[in-house]
Amino acid sequence: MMRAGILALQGAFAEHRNMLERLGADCVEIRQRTDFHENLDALVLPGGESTVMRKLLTELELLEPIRKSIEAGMPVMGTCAGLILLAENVAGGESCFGTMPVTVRRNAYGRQLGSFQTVEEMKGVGQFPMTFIRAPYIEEAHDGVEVLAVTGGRIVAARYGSQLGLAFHPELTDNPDIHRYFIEEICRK
Ligand SMILES: NC(=O)CC[C@H](N)C(=O)O
Repeated sequence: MMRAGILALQGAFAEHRNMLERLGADCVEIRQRTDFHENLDALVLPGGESTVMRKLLTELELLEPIRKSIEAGMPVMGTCAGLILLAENVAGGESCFGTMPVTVRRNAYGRQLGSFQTVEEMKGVGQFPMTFIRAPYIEEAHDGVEVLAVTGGRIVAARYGSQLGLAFHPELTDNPDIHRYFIEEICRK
């Protein structure tokens, strides 16, 4: 059985847990340094507030061990704030793990469009209901990054090897297709 670690310092981690458990994965919530160990098969970085998560990751001395594991190939899915944590460059902000060669822009849709929903095609997944909440988008995807979904001309899903970054929140829908894609296409390959 797959064992996934879910960063549970803040944000929408419980919803990821529910979704992964529905798909048969075993989940461990990562709240402190000792929760993060090498026998995890995958990692999920939830939505929430990236500046708060970054601060806590640093204080709890989780930042470097997680960065090293991602660099060593541990499959990771980052949603919304989680995508910001993965990005190499954060326009107008600081990077955290910096393992995914993309530039993201935070709170990128302006106040009027702070939150919205749309249905869009995602490569490898199909039509998917995307929920955006004060979301970032990927402004630039560098070499080796595969763009998986675009909405309104903006990149909202991308993959770089075993790293999956999403600007929206698949865990807040009832649709498990992206979590299934992560397990089957990224974790099992
Ligand atoms: N829903 C979210 O995860 C929002 C992300 C948040 N705006 C940030 O910058 O971290």
